[in-house]
Amino acid sequence: MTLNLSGVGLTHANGQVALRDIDLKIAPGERVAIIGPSGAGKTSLLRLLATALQPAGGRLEVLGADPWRLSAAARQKLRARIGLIHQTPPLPPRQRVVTAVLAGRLGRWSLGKGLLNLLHPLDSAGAAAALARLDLTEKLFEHCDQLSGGQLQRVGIARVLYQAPELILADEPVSAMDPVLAGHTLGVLNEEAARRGIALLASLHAVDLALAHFPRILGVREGRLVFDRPAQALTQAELDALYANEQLQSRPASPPATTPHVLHIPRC
Ligand SMILES: Nc1ncnc2c1ncn2[C@@H]1O[C@H](COP(=O)(O)OP(=O)(O)OP(=O)(O)O)[C@@H](O)[C@H]1O
Repeated sequence: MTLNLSGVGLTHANGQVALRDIDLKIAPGERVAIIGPSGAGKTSLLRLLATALQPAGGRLEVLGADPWRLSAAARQKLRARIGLIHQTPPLPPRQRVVTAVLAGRLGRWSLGKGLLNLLHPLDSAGAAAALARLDLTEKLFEHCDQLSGGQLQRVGIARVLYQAPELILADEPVSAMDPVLAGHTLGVLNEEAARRGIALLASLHAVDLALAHFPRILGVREGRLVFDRPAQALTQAELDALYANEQLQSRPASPPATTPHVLHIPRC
């Protein structure tokens, strides 16, 4: 199993309980979307799986190991096998795109090689090839602060493609992209996971994208896994219940909409 969780909970440092009693198994090659309302716990779950956060209880196995029983050095090695895509990639503004992409392999390089790469990109062709898959080759030598939000997200994804990890975790990876680009980019990520036989987990607010690109869907609400279903089996009632917002519904009615409500897929 790539991921194996049993009764896992997570409490943030301020005492906020973010995840409760999560049972989940994900096999190599599975492609899974995580959906759910704002504050449900999607990012917390991905950070827990990336071993950035420690569970408060339960059993957690990532790529065959319990990360929190490993030494700090071994945990660092485990992290180098996981590709984490952030909604807003934490890239230094003045860093060149080529360097940012090549940093995907920093965890596997010696300190010397990593430093050398900062001074002179060691594999520009490799970085260009990763960017080409996302139609961004022309930005290879630009600085990260010269890019749009959607372009930055694609740099973060190219970095993980270059890393070639054994598991990809993506937190809202296409939130800053237009619908066509978002669809293309999710296609690239899915193709990468399928071709290499690795698991891909992505949180998405756009339920239509989740259903179109991922065979398996996890619904998270108030820190709990409320469903774990094949995309094709999901019902409108399950989606409505996942996104039901009692607080908003109890407010005074909003002015009448000028356009009829035609979208049945919830978006946040
Ligand atoms: N670093 C943190 N410290 C304390 N509480 C946090 C922290 N990060 C998240 N939380 C809380 O944990 C809960 C889950 O948050 P999380 O960010 O995982 O939700 P989410 O489903 O990703 O939301 P969104 O879709 O809005 O990004 C929320 O109640 C949130 O306020």
